[in-house]
Amino acid sequence: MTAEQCRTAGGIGVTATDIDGLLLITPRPRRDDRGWFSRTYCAVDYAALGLDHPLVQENQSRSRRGVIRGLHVRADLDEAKFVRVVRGSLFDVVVDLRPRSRTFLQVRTFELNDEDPRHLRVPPGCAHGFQALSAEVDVLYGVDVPYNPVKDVTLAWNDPLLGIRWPLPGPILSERDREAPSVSALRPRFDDWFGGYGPAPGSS
Ligand SMILES: Cc1cn([C@H]2C[C@H](O)[C@@H](COP(=O)(O)OP(=O)(O)O[C@H]3O[C@@H](C)C(=O)[C@@H](O)[C@H]3O)O2)c(=O)[nH]c1=O
Repeated sequence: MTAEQCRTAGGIGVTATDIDGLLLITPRPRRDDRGWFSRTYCAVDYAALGLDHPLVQENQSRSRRGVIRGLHVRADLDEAKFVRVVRGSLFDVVVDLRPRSRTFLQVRTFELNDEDPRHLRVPPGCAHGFQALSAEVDVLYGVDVPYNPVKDVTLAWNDPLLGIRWPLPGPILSERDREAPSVSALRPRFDDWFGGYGPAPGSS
């Protein structure tokens, strides 16, 4: 990952990646003899950083070692997701599905854990998934639109086209994720879902 830009507001740092809208968010904890204190979300700081999406829902999942969740994406350009690990460690994956993005179908991976307080902002039009590396992992993720099961799409975690090198063998999966379609099977829908991203075809 190439860090292209870093900015800060309040106690929060944001580093852009080479996938447009995919951000690494680094809270700066205030440490003292008791331990530390950190804002995990602040509407004012986020707005100052250009992240003016109010969170409308926060979710928590617990996964045991080896579990893979994903790859999931909302079938429109409405949802950004803020992901952080509050217990344990995981291997996190983001795939750009926006046909007009210069990083279309590229994969980026991160290790997130409860020691290093990095959060990820996953932009609309990018699929997200992870594999639990520790005995148990608790993930919190906030979204800026309400959940809509009709729009909740899953893509095959093991699609050779993506070539994701998941760290642990024999993953534990939900039935939905086990039966997820390939990228090629869903590709005809991407223009409808994510075609609104980026410059119009033919424009310079
Ligand atoms: C996401 C969600 C799920 N559910 C329900 C649906 C289902 O019965 C149960 C578990 O949902 P899932 O199996 O989809 O959970 P999970 O596989 O953990 O889904 C999550 O995966 C990670 C990778 C993401 O990025 C998230 O956006 C989300 O898609 O909870 C809700 O009621 N509200 C919600 O907001």
